Amino acid sequence: MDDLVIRMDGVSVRRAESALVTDVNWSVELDERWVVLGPNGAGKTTVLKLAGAELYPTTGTVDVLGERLGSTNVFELRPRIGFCSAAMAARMPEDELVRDAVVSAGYAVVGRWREEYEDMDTERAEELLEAMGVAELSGRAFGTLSEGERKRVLLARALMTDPEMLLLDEPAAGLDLGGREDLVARLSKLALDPDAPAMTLVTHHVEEIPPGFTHALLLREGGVVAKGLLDDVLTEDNLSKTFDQDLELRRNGDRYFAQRRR
Ligand SMILES: Nc1ncnc2c1ncn2[C@@H]1O[C@H](COP(=O)(O)OP(=O)(O)OP(=O)(O)O)[C@@H](O)[C@H]1O
Repeated sequence: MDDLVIRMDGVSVRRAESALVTDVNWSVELDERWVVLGPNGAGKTTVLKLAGAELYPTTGTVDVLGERLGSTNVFELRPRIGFCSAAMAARMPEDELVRDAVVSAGYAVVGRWREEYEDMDTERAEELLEAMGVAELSGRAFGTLSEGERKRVLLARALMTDPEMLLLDEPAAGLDLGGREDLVARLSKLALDPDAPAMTLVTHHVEEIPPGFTHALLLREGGVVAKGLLDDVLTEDNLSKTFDQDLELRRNGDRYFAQRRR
């Protein structure tokens, strides 16, 4: 139980007449790296928002980092979670300097940083930008960055607080082939680092699963199709059910590729 970073029991989320997710049972341990896979509208973002304490379940229980949603202060919980999404990118002011976009994540955590910590903080932000291969963008305005550059800066921001859990919503969406491959490699390095936080990555594409990811949750129409170890779960049968297509799945080393069977 101690090592559980996410635990969902019988979770449903409803809005008016529609069910966003229904009866989701899912748990994530500290050393696991999960990919949440499914078609548009399957409920992936809803599940990620629950895990990020950004949304409450209508029924069922959600425990995040040992805290039960509904009976904990989410404003204390959220800083322990690194969240990376297109919605977060959209909230970033266009004229925010890249280094400030990263550092500000740390300020939100502590609230009142003393002056002498400022240099240390900026140093950490610069180090994270360096690790993401975008150190030279530090003084640029966020609004001037390309999609791929934004994704890498947001990843650095998500890591700034040294979170206990990292949640990534379609981090490779909108990237060109080179950008996707670069990001997959960086995420793979992170996934293989035993000191990295627990990670959950939402995607539509098996090609975007970074080597080092260990588990998969397959969603369709708000329900769980399959979950468990990546090797057990990522089968042609499960993938075809998830995407409602007759799919052929290939594996090349530690990467996956899928296409419709002719
Ligand atoms: N506030 C809301 N009211 C009604 N329906 C909603 C609401 N928010 C989401 N939905 C619906 O719930 C379903 C699941 O949405 P969600 O964003 O979790 O899916 P997703 O798998 O992340 O999709 P995508 O891959 O397209 O981003 C969708 O059909 C969506 O239209």
